[in-house]
Amino acid sequence: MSRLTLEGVTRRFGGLVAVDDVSFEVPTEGVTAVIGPNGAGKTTLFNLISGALPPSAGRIVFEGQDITGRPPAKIAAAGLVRTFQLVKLFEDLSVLDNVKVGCHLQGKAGLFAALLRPASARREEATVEARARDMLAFAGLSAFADEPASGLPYGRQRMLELARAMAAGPKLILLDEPAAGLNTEESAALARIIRRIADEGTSVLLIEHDMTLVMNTADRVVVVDFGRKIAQGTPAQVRANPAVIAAYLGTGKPAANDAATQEAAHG
Ligand SMILES: Nc1ncnc2c1ncn2[C@@H]1O[C@H](COP(=O)(O)OP(=O)(O)OP(=O)(O)O)[C@@H](O)[C@H]1O
Repeated sequence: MSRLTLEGVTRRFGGLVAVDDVSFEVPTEGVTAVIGPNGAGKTTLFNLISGALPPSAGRIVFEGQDITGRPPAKIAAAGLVRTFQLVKLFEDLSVLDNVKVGCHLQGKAGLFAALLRPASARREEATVEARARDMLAFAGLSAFADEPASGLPYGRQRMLELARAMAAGPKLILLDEPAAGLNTEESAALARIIRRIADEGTSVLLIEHDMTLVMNTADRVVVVDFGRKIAQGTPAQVRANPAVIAAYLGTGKPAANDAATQEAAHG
């Protein structure tokens, strides 16, 4: 079954076609990766899906509903959340409070209810606290719950961003280069967390330059180049696809094996 469907999605910036007639489906199960050389249009694609930018043409359907051009908050409330290429945390808040902010995305009690503190809002607060602590445990951050987010080392800040996004209980999570800046060990831990997120029923769509992570986590891969989709399939299929190899060769680097593909993807 399809969680997300893109039909002929296009985005122009003046004369530049950053995303050009792209169609693909993100199935409910598993991890889907979007790869492509620098400037291929991956981040623009995420901006279109999450509502940060309206498409110039095409349709985006999430859970059977047309979400094309809807505001980002509405799309997030429907269960489609994203993380960013650069970490965006509330630095002055504690690690736990950062995750609670994510939980409130799915909370029912509005501002007035929370201010008046009727029983339902208090119950919700307790649920939020419990869920936030669960998410911290999930991301291996329980020991840092009361520390300011700004005090965490970079790798843990990325995990915190992931925990916060998951706290909203999303049906689909968009991860923009989650392994950027992580060392090998952190990257391996991230791969395990991504697999677990998918196994627990949240569909994952990720942009990633780290080919080891893509090969280890993705069930299917969509390849874009100059805004167009040039291939899709299993990681092994796309790696052997001549159009994909040519796209990476076009950046002046070889793509004949794992290490070389990773090199090329870094462009
Ligand atoms: N707001 C904008 N205005 C004008 N051009 C833009 C804008 N955003 C992106 N572009 C252009 O669209 C193209 C695709 O950019 P995009 O950032 O989506 O690529 P990418 O695949 O995410 O690249 P990278 O891997 O380097 O992050 C690039 O040529 C970029 O310069």
